[in-house]
Amino acid sequence: MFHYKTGLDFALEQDRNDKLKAYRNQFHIPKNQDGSDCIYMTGNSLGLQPKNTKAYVNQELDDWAQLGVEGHFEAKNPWLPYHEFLTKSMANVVGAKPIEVVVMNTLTANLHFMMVSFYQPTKTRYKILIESDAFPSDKYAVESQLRHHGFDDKDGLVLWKPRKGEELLNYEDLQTILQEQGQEIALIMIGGVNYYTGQYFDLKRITQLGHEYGCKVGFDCAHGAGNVQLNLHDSGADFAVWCTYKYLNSGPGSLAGCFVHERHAHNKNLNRFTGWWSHNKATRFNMRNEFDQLPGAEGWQLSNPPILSMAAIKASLDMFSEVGIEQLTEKSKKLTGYFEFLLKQLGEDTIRIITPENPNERGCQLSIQVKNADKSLHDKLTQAGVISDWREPDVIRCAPTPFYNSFEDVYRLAEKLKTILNE
Ligand SMILES: Cc1ncc(COP(=O)(O)O)c(C=O)c1O
Ligand SMILES: Nc1ccccc1C(=O)C[C@H](N)C(=O)O
Repeated sequence: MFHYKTGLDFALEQDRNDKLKAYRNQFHIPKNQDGSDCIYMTGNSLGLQPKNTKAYVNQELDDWAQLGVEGHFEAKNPWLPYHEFLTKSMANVVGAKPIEVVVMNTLTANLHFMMVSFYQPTKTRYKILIESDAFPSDKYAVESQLRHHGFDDKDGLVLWKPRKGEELLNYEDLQTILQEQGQEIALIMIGGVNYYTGQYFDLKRITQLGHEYGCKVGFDCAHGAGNVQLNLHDSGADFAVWCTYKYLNSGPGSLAGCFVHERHAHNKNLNRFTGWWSHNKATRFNMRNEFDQLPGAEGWQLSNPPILSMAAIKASLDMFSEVGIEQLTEKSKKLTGYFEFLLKQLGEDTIRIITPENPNERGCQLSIQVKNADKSLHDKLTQAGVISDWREPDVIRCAPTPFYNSFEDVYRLAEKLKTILNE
């Protein structure tokens, strides 16, 4: 447990002692009109740009300008194997083995490709279980998979719901659903960290439960990657997908990550969609071969990837490799705990935090409900230089990220909230 204090001095002292303090200056922080830094609390939506990114992208633009097609082989970072330059550091970020990880496509696309392999319904086992407040894209994706296989999406979708009057999900309720319908559920697909409440699920527990009932288990880790220690390999999950534009700071709409557990690495019987990038690298360019599938997560690639986007991912992952997810989450727990402490000072009747209190059951995001508030509260915060996120009906999400947010940011945010609430 940390001992927090009120007052700006405490925040400034924490910043001075912060081992990661130098990193804030390695990001572009959006500015207010008067030139001061905004209080940026939306790393859970779009992470900030590392100052290095431009040089990484320019390297590829320059090589393309000078080399044309030869850049595939002759560029400083040859384009043909470019995705391989990302694999090890991405695997470290999500706690996986390199053979289990690949960067490809975009998030919802990867979710569909994973379901092509891991959602293999039969007449009797065809349902998909998701959390009731799943991110809409995930819900739409699984509904369309149900329809694609000829099932009714209302009958086929099983929702894990919070209890009446609660927001967070309870594992006993998941167990009850599985006891009742486990034999009918083909796939469990959960957001590893829920986008709305910020609840970080116990991936291993869910996977073990699901596997006990014969279900496949996958996670959307969009809000987990770069935010919490996911330990995907140890979780035993069949697959996971995530994006790189949130906590992985790789730019709007950048390419996504994909994890396939090692035990599936050499399984050539799994149904999948393929393209030339799923084919053996050694003979890919012979062009007329029989299909020879690459082992591991790489074998799920289809196309040659956009190098410019990958360059931005490399810029960011190089920073993650330097710092390590362990140090980041250590600071994160302290920073978010401090934020929680300051919010509680504002009065627990006025402000309710719906995110779990246990630091092991959340990442950096706190989802806050303010009594009788509507969107005007969020608008006032915006006017005061705070970039946060409003989610209907009444939740403000704030994500102080350890790479670039300071204790002072959190202090100033709480002060601004106090001022607005007292108006
Ligand atoms: C949990 C989750 N799933 C899906 C998406 C959408 O992903 P994309 O538009 O990158 O496919 C997001 C964020 O945009 C998300 O947070
Ligand atoms: N990619 C975006 C494009 C436009 C607006 C928002 C997004 C988000 O990523 C939202 C994010 N999934 C969230 O949980 O807030």
